[in-house]
Amino acid sequence: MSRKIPFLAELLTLLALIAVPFILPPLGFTPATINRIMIFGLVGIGFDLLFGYTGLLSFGQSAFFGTGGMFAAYLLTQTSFTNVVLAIIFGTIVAGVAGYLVGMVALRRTGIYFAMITVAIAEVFFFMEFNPLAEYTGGENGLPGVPSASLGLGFTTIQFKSDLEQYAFFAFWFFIGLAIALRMVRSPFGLVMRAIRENPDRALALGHNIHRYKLVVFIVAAMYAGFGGGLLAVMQGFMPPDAFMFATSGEVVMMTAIGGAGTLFGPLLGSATWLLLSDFFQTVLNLGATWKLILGIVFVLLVVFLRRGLVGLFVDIYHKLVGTHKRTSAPEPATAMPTASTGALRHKSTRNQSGHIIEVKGLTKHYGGIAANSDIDFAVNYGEIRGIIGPNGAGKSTFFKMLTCEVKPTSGTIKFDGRDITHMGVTEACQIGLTKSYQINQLFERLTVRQNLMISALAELRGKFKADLLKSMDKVRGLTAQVESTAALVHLTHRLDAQVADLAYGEKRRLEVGLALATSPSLLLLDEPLAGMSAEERIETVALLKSIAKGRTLVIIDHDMDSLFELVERVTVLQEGRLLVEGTPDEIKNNALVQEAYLGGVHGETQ
Ligand SMILES: Nc1ncnc2c1ncn2[C@@H]1O[C@H](COP(=O)(O)OP(=O)(O)OP(=O)(O)O)[C@@H](O)[C@H]1O
Repeated sequence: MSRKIPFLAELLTLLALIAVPFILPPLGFTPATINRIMIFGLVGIGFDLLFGYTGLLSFGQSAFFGTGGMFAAYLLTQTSFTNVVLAIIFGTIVAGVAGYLVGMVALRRTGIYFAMITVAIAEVFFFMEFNPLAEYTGGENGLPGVPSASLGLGFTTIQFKSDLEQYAFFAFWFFIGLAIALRMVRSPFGLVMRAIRENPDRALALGHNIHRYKLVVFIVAAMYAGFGGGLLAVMQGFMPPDAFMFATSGEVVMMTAIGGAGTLFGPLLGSATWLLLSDFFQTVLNLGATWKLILGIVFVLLVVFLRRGLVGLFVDIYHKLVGTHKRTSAPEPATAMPTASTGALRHKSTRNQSGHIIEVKGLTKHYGGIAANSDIDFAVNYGEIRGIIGPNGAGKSTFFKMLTCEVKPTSGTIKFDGRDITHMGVTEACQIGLTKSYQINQLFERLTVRQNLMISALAELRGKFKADLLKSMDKVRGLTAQVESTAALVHLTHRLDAQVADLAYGEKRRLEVGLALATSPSLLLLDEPLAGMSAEERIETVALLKSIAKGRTLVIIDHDMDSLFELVERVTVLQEGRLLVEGTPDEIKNNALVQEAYLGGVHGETQ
């Protein structure tokens, strides 16, 4: 891996911001447009953290933009408060509080329902500003008379009045906002944000309390919008009521889409393109009302043909020029797998060391009229390797889902390491040392193998939630060791920097097991770890499972009986949701009931 220059992005941004007043005006940008680009670029950074990094599409940014701006403008025009920067900061805090309250409601739902709630909330704020709160907000007149910013240095006061001074003020705050956001996306918190975007259910199952992460990002995005609102009031000397309009939210979404979501620089490029084009169509081409139509068509074309936005386009051009590819796609070496080293790979300590690590009584799950599991009694000892078999539809996966607390049982109890976990959530279960690898891979596809393993390890090392938004990843103690020893164990050391989407199927299956392992479980459930593998991959994976099993308790579901019987000490057979029989592999192979179940079932694989 090539060594990266620290703070390169910040340095280049600083240079670009210094160059802007010399480059953009000759290209037709007015001072007001340049300042608006800075403001929308900043609001867009907050939105990008929410949408581009965390996958939450919100149309509610206008509510916070208006709230922050209106609060600052109110302080500066209706009270004796005169400190402009402090007023903007107070507006930002109020926007953050509004973000907290809205987030508590909106984040109860996901996807399109979340987006629709934010639309409704933007409309509610717009109505509030115009009607019940008109006395404070000026209603349709807004709040005029907002002073320009100044900086008191004791012996003198700098006024930000001229075009260049105003630009310096806005560019400074844009830079601060960008530097904070860059730090945030490089932090452990930032990696969990991407995990939520890629696969929220897996992030939850790996032990992250994703609701709290989402809420914090929602508040941060609201604060960026609120700060931008305050800057707008200062720039215009007036807080316009239309800041609250839904169109403002729409513009932020469109600017980010044009520039490229998940890049932080995209919103700035997008706002520059959007604002320049709208100026150009209105003032240079004098298109009248048609400018919106033309701009709409340009937007559609840009989004359709530049799927990763302008930033994506520039990155592609850069890679073409220097002859590199963004993705690493090194082929898997045919031989010489690195030797698995379990040295640094820990597992959570248990309260007890002997007896049953897991004990299930009367476990039942009904889906409507279907009894997926009925009255199952089951127990596994500490350090045991147990196999579970059964024909298709026997209820094996449902049983695992209940054991890991992913699905609530209809009745029955589950005890893990001496405590009742029947009503526990999947996140908490993982945090106390119980997790599973999935039958169908549940990976973070657009991230690298290293990032995938880090996401897992972070849940173990930091707990289910930590607001370490500005912490450097290097400061998380034990992270590198945990990631590297897991990668060695699942034979993926040579693929650590490959994107998961580029992995071969067998590699993905091993990473699936690696994700579960990196949480350091004391009881690991493996749901069909050999599914879909070639004969060669199976041999390799069985060897891998043997090395994982040392010092750990495993329960493995698989249809490949030969491999499974080679691995496990005892086997539990399920049929039609019920426990059919339990015994050693030899007893199970020769059991007439089992043979009948399989001959009557789909596989007939016991021979
Ligand atoms: N979410 C669900 N909603 C309704 N029915 C379900 C649901 N999940 C499982 N079932 C039903 O419960 C029964 C058991 O399914 P389950 O997936 O647990 O079986 P399995 O033994 O894991 O099967 P396979 O070996 O094919 O993976 C099936 O009849 C299935 O259709």
